[in-house]
Amino acid sequence: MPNERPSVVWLRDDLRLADNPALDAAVARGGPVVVVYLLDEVSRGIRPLGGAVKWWLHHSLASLGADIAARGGTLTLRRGDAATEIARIVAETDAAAVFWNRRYGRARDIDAALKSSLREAGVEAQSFRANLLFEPWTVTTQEGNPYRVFTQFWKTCLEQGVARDPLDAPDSIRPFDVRSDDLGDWGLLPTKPDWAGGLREHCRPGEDNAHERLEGFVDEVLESYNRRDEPGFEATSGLSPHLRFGEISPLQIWHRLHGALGAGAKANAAGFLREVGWREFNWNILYHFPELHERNYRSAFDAFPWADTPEWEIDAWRHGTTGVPLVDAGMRELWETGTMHNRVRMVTASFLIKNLLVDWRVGEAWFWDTLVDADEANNPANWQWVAGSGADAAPYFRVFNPVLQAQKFDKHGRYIRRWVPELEAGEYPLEPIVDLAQSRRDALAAYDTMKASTS
Ligand SMILES: Cc1cc2nc3c(=O)[nH]c(=O)nc-3n(C[C@H](O)[C@H](O)[C@H](O)COP(=O)(O)OP(=O)(O)OC[C@H]3O[C@@H](n4cnc5c(N)ncnc54)[C@H](O)[C@@H]3O)c2cc1C
Repeated sequence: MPNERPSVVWLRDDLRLADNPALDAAVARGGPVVVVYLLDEVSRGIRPLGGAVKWWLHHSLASLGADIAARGGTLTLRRGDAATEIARIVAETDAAAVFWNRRYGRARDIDAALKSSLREAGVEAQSFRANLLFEPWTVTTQEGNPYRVFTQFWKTCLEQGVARDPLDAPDSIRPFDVRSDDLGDWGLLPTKPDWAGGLREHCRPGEDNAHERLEGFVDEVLESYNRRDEPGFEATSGLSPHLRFGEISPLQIWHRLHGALGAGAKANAAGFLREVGWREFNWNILYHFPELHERNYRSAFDAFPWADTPEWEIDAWRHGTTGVPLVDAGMRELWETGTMHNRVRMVTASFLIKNLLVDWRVGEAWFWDTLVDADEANNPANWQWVAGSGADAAPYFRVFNPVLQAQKFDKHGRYIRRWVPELEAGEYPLEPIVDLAQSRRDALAAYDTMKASTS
């Protein structure tokens, strides 16, 4: 019998069966397939997962396990450092091949080392492009350097075009009997206290739900995407956590957006794909600058004179009690639902960084722990964008005024009323924790100090 030695598919942030090149290669090779998810919190270069993301991961794995079982296979769960565990699984199963889809942050060093050691041991090891539309090393300036400006980056991407069609999910997966952890034993769900009630209400992890969301978005919401800046109006896709976990691929989204669309949706398709392009841009930045969540992309900001802001003010920001309605609304939405509207993410981040003069890394860490879409590239890149220290960032002196932002983007107060209901009852503080005008002046003065010290 040919190919009876199994193949291992090592899943990471690609928790899907369709358009999964690594899985496709394993099934095409013939023979049994060991589909593995490895919870690696210990290897060098791995950033420990935040709480909200762990919650999503648990449910996404449960859903994927059921989908694999429906095709005759099993999902094997293991925990530990990747190099040791993958080598152990290969030895236990006498696997002839290991396939995975590429990662682009620091963890790619782990993958490169493993690929070499597997090959040296005579095991086939292959990696694939699955989670980005464009491999970071293929989109460069004419001089071969990474782009620092999004518009030029995205123009080059669009000129390259997207090469292949999405792959179908395999009809069946031949199982292989190998020891697996029990998902419940991993403790990914919060218990004491169980703070995940809001997530259970608002989030629907899993591949099928990702596609349902895409279809619902394309059919009913995309035609209003030009109103994507209004937080009180449903105009965006809500696909970010699905993309974060690879429950849907950007290629599937790309192809759906190039398929049959109504006239209103068609008018907004390029604008929507441009946002998906920002995701590509941020991963491209991370690929070239893997310390993105730790270091300023623009080193001039290393000299920024952050204030010694009292902890209670930062806590007021975290818990939505700053006395600034739009900021409080956003931070409460985040705590309750694990997500926050993009415009409000910018406003709340600007408030922390500029009005409270707190280092962007403090806010990035809070979002990392509380967002269900918290992502190694998008989170730090966007925080650095707001801070002014990132690639193609908003200039530091652009301080979002949360009062004017609310007047412009939440004109009828729908969003604020939803998350700050006590405002109408007159039980909301009259004074914000900082004076917005004075703190803006202080922020600009701090920026001038940084410039003077680096010029
Ligand atoms: C301070 C801050 C932190 C952020 N942290 C994250 C994060 O951890 N993970 C994350 O996915 N996004 C992050 N974003 C970007 C953006 O807010 C979310 O991607 C967006 O709100 C998700 O909602 P959606 O899926 O409905 O977006 P849509 O408008 O429907 O956009 C479609 C997809 O495009 C991508 N996208 C949209 N806007 C951006 C953007 N500004 N940067 C990069 N990709 C984008 C996302 O993958 C999104 O799902 C952050 C933004 C800010 C300002």
